[in-house]
Amino acid sequence: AYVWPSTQDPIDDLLYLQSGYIRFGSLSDQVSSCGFGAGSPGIQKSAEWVRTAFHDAATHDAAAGTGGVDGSIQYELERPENLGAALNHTLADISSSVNVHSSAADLLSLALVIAVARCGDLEVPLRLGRKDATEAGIKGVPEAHTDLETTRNRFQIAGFNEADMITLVACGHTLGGVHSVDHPEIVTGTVDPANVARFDNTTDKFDTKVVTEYLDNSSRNPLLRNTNDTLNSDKRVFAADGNVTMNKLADATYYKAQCESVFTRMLDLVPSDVTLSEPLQPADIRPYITKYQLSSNGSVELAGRIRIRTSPDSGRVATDLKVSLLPTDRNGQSIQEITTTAATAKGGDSFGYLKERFNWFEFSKVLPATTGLSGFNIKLTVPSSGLSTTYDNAGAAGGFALNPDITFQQPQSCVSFDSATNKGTLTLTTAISKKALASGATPQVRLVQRIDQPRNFIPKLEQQVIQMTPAGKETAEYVYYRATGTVGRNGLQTTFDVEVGESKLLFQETTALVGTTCGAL
Ligand code: HEM
Repeated sequence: AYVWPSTQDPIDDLLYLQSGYIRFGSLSDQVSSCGFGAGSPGIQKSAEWVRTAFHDAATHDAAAGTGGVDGSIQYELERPENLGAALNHTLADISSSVNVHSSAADLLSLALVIAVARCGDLEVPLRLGRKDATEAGIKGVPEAHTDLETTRNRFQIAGFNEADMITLVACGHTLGGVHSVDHPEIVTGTVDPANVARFDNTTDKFDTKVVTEYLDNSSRNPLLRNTNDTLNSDKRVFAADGNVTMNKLADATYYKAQCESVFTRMLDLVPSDVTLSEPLQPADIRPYITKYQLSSNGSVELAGRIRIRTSPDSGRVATDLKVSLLPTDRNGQSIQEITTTAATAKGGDSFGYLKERFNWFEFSKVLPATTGLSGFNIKLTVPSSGLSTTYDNAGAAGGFALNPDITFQQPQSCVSFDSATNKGTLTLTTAISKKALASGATPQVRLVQRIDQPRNFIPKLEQQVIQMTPAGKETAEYVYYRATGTVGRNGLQTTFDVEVGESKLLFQETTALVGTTCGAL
């Protein structure tokens, strides 16, 4: 069961909150339609994302336990087998979502899942936990001129038999096509970004046309129709078993199920030191804390929203639901219930992958600092039946636990950018309880530096520990501490942890600080 907070939260947001009131559309907006190409001629983002995942996966060695979906593609772009802007585009598309919990490899997998859901309602379970390679892997992605034996062998090493190989190519080549700018030897006509030879006649639909047009000989697929047979890789692959597999794939229901299956297996090709999670499921009940800080008069402010899954199979009806927080003080004693209000802006709900639906219940509360907060449970009541259920974060210690000893003081924190030096300055302010300081530990910030890599959109993530110093203000319970860090332009939006000995405030984001000035303490 889901336990909050989870390292999977950022990817859950990208997958399940694609539209509606609270949305994380930075990835899914880029395939707002299956044919979308960001206004660039000849570009189809959904196709690029599918192709990129394949090119990362294709060099897996099942026996050796190496390669696969490990993000090594970012170091392999110069190879002829990875020709074309698609791979670099995809890395740029996922770049801003890379963080300590979301590897490029997981995000490449997510991109494929979002793309094929958008283009053909495919359901590809997304397991997470991939690690990013730090250097290039082996070569071997098949090219148009690669002979059948070598291609079959490459798929075999990755763990796919001949039927799997045919299926993977038939599922991959239903979107997009071959670009004349990269392959003038394959595409007839002018060499122009807009001149793309499509694999089938429904290029922006994930459907069987690539198969049926091949079987009935109406196909214009450039990897079947080339006058130079050496370049007809699809022709060789599709006919490899005398069309047995292709004949089966002509059935739309079978095709969809097979594509879901081979894509799932393709994304699960990972090096042997990676253990993938169970397939991601949307959290049923999940809090989002938007404010947890000391106010200028020393009291504790808590605000946020509770996300409740209200998809039809949840059995919940958003209009027949009351949600409240049952908080505990810093000593673990229950304190007064915090009520929430159902959000109504933009319908008050959000939607995402597999048409999952969520409703939002918002709260804002000021508590005396002497009471503090160590966490809460969440109570759902159905007014029409009077029944209520309390959720305790799957039994985790403290329920939905908050740290009563460390708050991130967002209003007194800021990020500025100096274009002369091309550097950003991050000023992070926190309030640390005197109780935690009594341990003698020096408060420190563990800041994630997003370091630009040459000719690579994916930043390298490095952690830097910065000692915090007293900021010059204290209240009866807390002392304000401050840290200053220098980051590149790419690091303005990053994450950090605050640590006071064993006490930690994890995975805080700086995104909201960009372009702000630090308020007075
Ligand atoms: C024998 C194996 C394969 C060969 C030789 C091959 C070859 C090619 C070639 C030459 C292109 C044109 C690239 C360009 O001009 O931009 C292409 C595009 C593409 N391939 Fe493959 N491919 C193979 C397998 C696969 C597989 C297994 C998948 C997915 C699972 C896949 C997905 C795609 C997609 C989606 C495109 C279109 C990209 C776009 O429109 O930007 N390919 N492939």
